[in-house]
Amino acid sequence: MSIITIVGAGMMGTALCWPLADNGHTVRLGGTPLDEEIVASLHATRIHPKLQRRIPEGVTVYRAAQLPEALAGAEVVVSGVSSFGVDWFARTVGEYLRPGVPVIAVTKGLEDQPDGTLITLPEATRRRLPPAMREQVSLNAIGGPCIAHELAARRQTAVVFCGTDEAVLARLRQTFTTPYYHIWLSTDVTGVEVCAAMKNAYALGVGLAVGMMEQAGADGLARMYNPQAALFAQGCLEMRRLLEITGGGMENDTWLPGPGDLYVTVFGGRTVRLGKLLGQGLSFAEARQQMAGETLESVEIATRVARALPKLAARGLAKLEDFPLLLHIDRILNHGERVNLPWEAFFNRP
Ligand SMILES: NC(=O)C1=CN([C@@H]2O[C@H](COP(=O)(O)OP(=O)(O)OC[C@H]3O[C@@H](n4cnc5c(N)ncnc54)[C@H](OP(=O)(O)O)[C@@H]3O)[C@@H](O)[C@H]2O)C=CC1
Ligand SMILES: O=C(CO)COP(=O)(O)O
Repeated sequence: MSIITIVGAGMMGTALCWPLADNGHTVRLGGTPLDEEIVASLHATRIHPKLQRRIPEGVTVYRAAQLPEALAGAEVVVSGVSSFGVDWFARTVGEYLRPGVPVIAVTKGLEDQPDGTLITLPEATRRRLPPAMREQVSLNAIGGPCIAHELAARRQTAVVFCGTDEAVLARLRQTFTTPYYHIWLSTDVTGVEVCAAMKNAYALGVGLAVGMMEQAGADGLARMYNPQAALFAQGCLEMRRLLEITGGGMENDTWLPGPGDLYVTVFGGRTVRLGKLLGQGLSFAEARQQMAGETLESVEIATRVARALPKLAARGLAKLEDFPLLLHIDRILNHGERVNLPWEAFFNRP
């Protein structure tokens, strides 16, 4: 049994307490400076306010100020922060990481560089670690369809753990696997991470059609699954095109974090709620206001990749016409456009 420290007491970081506690590990859950209310609630009642569930017996909860204590002697460190917290994690938690202690992150996103190059979050984290740790710490990530509430309910869940060191991945799988948490391994970090990130952008895209259906009325005649299905397929196609650009594999390892996670994300959660509000006719500013305070990875990833694409196109590495759905989403989010899906631009590749 090992000592595992989870940094970030948001929904997904906390949900990992279940498989880890079920496996008999010593689990420490540490809040970020932004998690003070969650930590206070956990200390008072052991109920996580966002998951609305009592955390497993034996999990010890730490405030951000106690992170050095929470990380002392940890044998695995889990990053539960969102993409907005990657910088904080690398710079603050990085001080306490040790060679031989792997890190595994639930965070979904990519980072665009000034020249448009897209890098994975494990790589973005590595670049921000204290120099002495950059090549010493194994940085791994989780992709795949895993809604935090469902993992906390111990529903059958299959995910991909990705990283560059097969021995470390095997050790992580042994640490986390339970009869309900099934782990595939992949060394295709780019492939897994591009899909894990992009499915949030495309779930927002499918959500547009769900919102349009709701706006048309909930009766049987107003059912509109054709548009949703077409957007789902276009999302998968654009993900595949981004894999071609980024050099991620296009084989088995990306089905679960790509189409698999897109499927589950369309059925609930924050991303599809945002897409639905936009599909119902709200502007992004109005929809954002309705969802104030919620983590919206979809907005961040769509914005970052749409910002990168013209730069990649100028370098001859991408074609803008290959990403009509993503670029439409970006115009809605960042340029005040209302939903007006460019159907004729889909599925085309001259
Ligand atoms: N929810 C889910 O079912 C799943 C989520 N994920 C991914 O996991 C990641 C976390 O999501 P989730 O747990 O749902 O989100 P939450 O909003 O519940 O948690 C986000 C975590 O990141 C921290 N954080 C946010 N911004 C910063 C910052 N600037 N500096 C330091 N810490 C910060 C949080 O603090 P605070 O809570 O105060 O914002 C919190 O600990 C995301 O990348 C998401 O896509 C992956 C699989 C499933
Ligand atoms: O990343 C997620 C599921 O994979 C979280 O989904 P939402 O952000 O849409 O809630």
